[in-house]
Amino acid sequence: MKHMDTDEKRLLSLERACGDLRRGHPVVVCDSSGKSLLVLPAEHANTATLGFFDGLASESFILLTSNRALTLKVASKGWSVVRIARPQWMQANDIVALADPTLDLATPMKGPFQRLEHKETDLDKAAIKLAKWAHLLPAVVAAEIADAKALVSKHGLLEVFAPDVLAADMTQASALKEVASARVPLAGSENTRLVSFRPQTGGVEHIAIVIGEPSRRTPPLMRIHSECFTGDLLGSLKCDCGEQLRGAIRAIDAAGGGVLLYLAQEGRGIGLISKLKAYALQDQGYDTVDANTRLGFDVDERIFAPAAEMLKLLGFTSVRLMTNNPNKVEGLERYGIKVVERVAHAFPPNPHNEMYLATKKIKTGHIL
Ligand SMILES: Nc1nc2c(ncn2[C@@H]2O[C@H](COP(=O)(O)OP(=O)(O)OP(=O)(O)O)[C@@H](O)[C@H]2O)c(=O)[nH]1
Ligand SMILES: [Zn+2]
Repeated sequence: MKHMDTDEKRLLSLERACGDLRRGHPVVVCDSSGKSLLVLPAEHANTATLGFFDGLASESFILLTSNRALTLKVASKGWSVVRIARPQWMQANDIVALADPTLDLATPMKGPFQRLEHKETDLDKAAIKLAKWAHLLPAVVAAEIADAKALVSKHGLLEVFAPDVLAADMTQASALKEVASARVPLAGSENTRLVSFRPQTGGVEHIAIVIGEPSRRTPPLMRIHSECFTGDLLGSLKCDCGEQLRGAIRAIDAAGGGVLLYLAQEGRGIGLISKLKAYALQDQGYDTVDANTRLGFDVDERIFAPAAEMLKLLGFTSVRLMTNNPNKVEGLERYGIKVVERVAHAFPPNPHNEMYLATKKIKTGHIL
């Protein structure tokens, strides 16, 4: 087998574990003290998956984020992750509904839910992080298990190390490598090169669009754009992404060159399916911020370490950043890229995205 360094092995085990979780198969999260949790995504709870899970472990409970707990009127005691009891009455569909607020109307919440007295641990946090990494809702059925090694080998389960899960974003960003690049003329700029980046073990790939031949000696005009399937590709009017994407390409071209990073961070990092769930909540009247937190996510799950890494790999250390979001400026600077100027990048609202843009201005500090 090809030599793998430690980071590669760690990413490999995480990517594999995400694959199992996405199929509704439990995985084991362990820590250095020998403690382990068996974990199953709550949104995959059904008679078969729970039957298998309960055959392996007793005394299970549900792990929720403090945001989801708050929505369900469970005090979180300031912890980011809380444990909820799994009483007899709680069937598979109740567990799915615990994770998924889009089902609230169809499955009225039973409750009240009992929080178990338990200080959050890295195991709990890693279990939730793993669900997020797998682009699932951040809620899991979990059980402490005594002899993880035996369980893992007997049932062919995948085991991941909690500190690796918690460090995964950074490990993944620093493992990015340029893998392919080609000239792709775009409607807004014909002298354009697409450069793709991939973490060495696979995992999410990001694209840099290098427009013209930007100098490495002066900070280029630059845009960080997070993927938005609905806005970028379908022309959805619910957001401003499509206009921002095409507008940035045109503006960078007009400025004589620069870079647009197209990051695989759909839905501010929650994934397309969860973003559609957030949209379903917005159909019920919640705004973009409350929809995320009702689902259990943070308002913004992105980090900009991959963006900083790609810029460094391309030879840039300082930029003029096109954004209305001060968190992006801070997010890039935290990982070593100097932002010498913030360039506003706003478009007039339409009747469908007016509320969305107003929410960004009022609640998430966008300068609009
Ligand atoms: N979760 C969620 N994501 C959304 C929603 N609307 C748009 N998005 C996502 O938000 C991201 C848009 O991000 P950007 O345009 O890069 O960033 P921004 O934070 O708005 O900041 P700017 O640089 O000023 O545009 C994309 O990943 C979209 O898919 C929503 O209602 N909920
Ligand atoms: Zn969008």
